[in-house]
Amino acid sequence: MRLGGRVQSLNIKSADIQMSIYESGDEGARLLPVSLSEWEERAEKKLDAGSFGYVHGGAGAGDTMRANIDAFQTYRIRPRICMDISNRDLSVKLFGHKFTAPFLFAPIGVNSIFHPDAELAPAKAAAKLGIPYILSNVSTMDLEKVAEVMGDGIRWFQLYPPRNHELTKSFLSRAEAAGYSAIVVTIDSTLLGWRETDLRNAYLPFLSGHGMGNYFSDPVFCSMLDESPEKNRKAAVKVALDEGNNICFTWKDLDFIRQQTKLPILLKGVTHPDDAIVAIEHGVDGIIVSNHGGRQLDGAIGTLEALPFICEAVKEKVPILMDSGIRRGADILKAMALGASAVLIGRPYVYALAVAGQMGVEEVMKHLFTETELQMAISGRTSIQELDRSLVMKVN
Ligand SMILES: Cc1cc2nc3c(=O)[nH]c(=O)nc-3n(C[C@H](O)[C@H](O)[C@H](O)COP(=O)(O)O)c2cc1C
Ligand SMILES: CCCCCCC(=O)C(=O)O
Repeated sequence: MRLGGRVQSLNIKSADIQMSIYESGDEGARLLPVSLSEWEERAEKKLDAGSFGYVHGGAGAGDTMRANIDAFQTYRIRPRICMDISNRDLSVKLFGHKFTAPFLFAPIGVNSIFHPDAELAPAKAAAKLGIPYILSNVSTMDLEKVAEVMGDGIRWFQLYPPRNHELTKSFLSRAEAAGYSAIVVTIDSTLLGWRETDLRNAYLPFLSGHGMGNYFSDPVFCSMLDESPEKNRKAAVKVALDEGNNICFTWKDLDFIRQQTKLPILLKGVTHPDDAIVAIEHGVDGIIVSNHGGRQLDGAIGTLEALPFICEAVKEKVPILMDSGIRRGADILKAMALGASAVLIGRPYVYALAVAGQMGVEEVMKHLFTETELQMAISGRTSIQELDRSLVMKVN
């Protein structure tokens, strides 16, 4: 099996990727999936019910999770023809860094329930491909270890803001020291949504110690415990869950975070235009339109439905990123056309991680890159800057 043999990192060429897949037929049928649904099926076979249910599930009846996907069907692309599409560029620049493509790895915690390499696998894939990696605060691997394997790969740190401000300061200064170049503050999950699959499976990964790397390696966190995490893991997990996500969080706490770091701050979990405006007044440098992949507030608006209203309110004052439901190149084009500066990829890379570790993650991201580049070109555009509102039409 040959996989992306001629593909150079940071110099991905869609034609090379397509050809490497066609040529892999020399050795019989391809062993790795091409389509996302097949990665998902294989992940389901490989993982135990609890771990698969954790990534696959949403909140409540799953209405918002479906709305995220369905929203992409309410827009259609209107291609232009007879354009010279020989030179194509999918790169974007954000906060002073150039990315290979207009997407990033969404922060996904507790990766050790999917693969023993946990966050190290997607982090290495990200660095290799020139795609930024957003490390979750509830990662199994601590943030310094992830930084080490990424070399100079672009990395951002996602913070669930702790109740204790000293702990917040400690996470932020560790992230700065380890070369993370932006902070993502996630604000839609101060309480865990009603996740019926996980409730049925009686499954919460943190209880068995997954996702505690950043907490257990933090000196301020350890000073809050009666005993070290090694001595009493159960007690340490309980403190991390109690302290780890500030249910009393208000804009004042965001001001506190703003004062602690000079790094760009992006607020993740915004779906209301009024919140986007207030967030900018409180000094954020970017907005991430997200409903957490439909895992939190069931019945909430799909993010592609929310995006145009937020862009209209923000008036290009700061970049707007979005996630939830991005599965294909067409989805990425539609989000960019409606005003996103970049999108975050969530579940798709987790399924590939579960099936084939770092190699799987690279495959999925390269396929997404290729599909996006081809789609952009076939719709008569050659760069991300050309993806404006005229590219799409609302159809229902
Ligand atoms: C298993 C899992 C774990 C997640 N962990 C985090 C996290 O630690 N921090 C965070 O901000 N978002 C987290 N998210 C939400 C993602 O960052 C992202 O918003 C969501 O996956 C996008 O939806 P999609 O997967 O349907 O594309 C998680 C999502 C999943 C599926
Ligand atoms: C108390 C918040 C924990 C969030 C856990 C990770 C996550 O974001 C998710 O499962 O979704």
